[in-house]
Amino acid sequence: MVSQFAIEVRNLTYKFKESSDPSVVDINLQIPWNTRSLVVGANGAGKSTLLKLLSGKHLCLDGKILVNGLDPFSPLSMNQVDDDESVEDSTNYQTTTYLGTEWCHMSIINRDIGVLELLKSIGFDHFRERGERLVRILDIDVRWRMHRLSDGQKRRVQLAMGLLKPWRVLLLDEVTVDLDVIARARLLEFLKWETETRRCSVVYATHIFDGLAKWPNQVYHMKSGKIVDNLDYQKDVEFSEVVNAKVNGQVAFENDNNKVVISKVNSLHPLALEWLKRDNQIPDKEIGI
Ligand SMILES: Nc1ncnc2c1ncn2[C@@H]1O[C@H](COP(=O)(O)OP(=O)(O)OP(=O)(O)O)[C@@H](O)[C@H]1O
Repeated sequence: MVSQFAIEVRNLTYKFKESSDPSVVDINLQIPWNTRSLVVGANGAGKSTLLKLLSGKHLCLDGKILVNGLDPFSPLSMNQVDDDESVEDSTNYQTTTYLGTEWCHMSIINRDIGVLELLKSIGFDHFRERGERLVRILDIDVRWRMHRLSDGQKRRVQLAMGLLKPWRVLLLDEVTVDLDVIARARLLEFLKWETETRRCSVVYATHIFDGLAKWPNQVYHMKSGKIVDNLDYQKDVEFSEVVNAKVNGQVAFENDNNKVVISKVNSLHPLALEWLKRDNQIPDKEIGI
């Protein structure tokens, strides 16, 4: 049976052995299919710990986690076949893809190896159409050699590798820091399109909010391991036309209709986007503007 939610979490608390306090405290979540969730919080707020728990990298002992209807720590979760898939289809999907900070340090990305060879070694031929789309979106030249690339180019190849096999749930733990504004915008637009065209959902923890104004369905604010704010983006959020609008000194504030009004801010992001768009003749629709 297809699970009702992409992710369901009940009363989840997690403490590292070495710590005296839990890093994640009594979290409850119900994340539907075909959605994009943002997780916002200060350094140490618990975002990575939560995403790793969802990916099955830490064992949840206190509370319940279901991803695609199954405990992510269970081996069953790896080889799951849904009712709407044949066994053959299931080899073409993985339940969860987690792309996080440790994943960024994989050693292969610094080796003297060609990009095409690298992509082929992880199934490029099998996922040809998707692979070619990712190569195009991330503006990768498959003739590149990995050890001669810039950090951002390496990251683009790495993202194409990580996203090659389709997933049901994508957990992105800030892996876009070294992408230029166009590569990031195209990637976000691709993920938006994915969640709109097949059964999947994305949870993205980030500190970079440029270009995200039209992206999420849900925004979670974590503080000291807890979810302290949870906004349904469509229902709860409104943008102000006024630059640096403030109420009680706040640039995001609640109005009389209980909506969070977000002030327009001065940002160089549109300028960088426009310049790089022009440099590479990128059509607006590819970057969601
Ligand atoms: N391996 C670990 N062992 C012990 N404590 C840890 C470990 N990893 C994280 N923590 C602690 O858990 C808390 C939450 O850390 P976490 O990495 O989840 O935060 P974060 O919100 O992702 O922060 P950042 O924005 O800096 O990535 C922090 O207090 C941190 O010190």
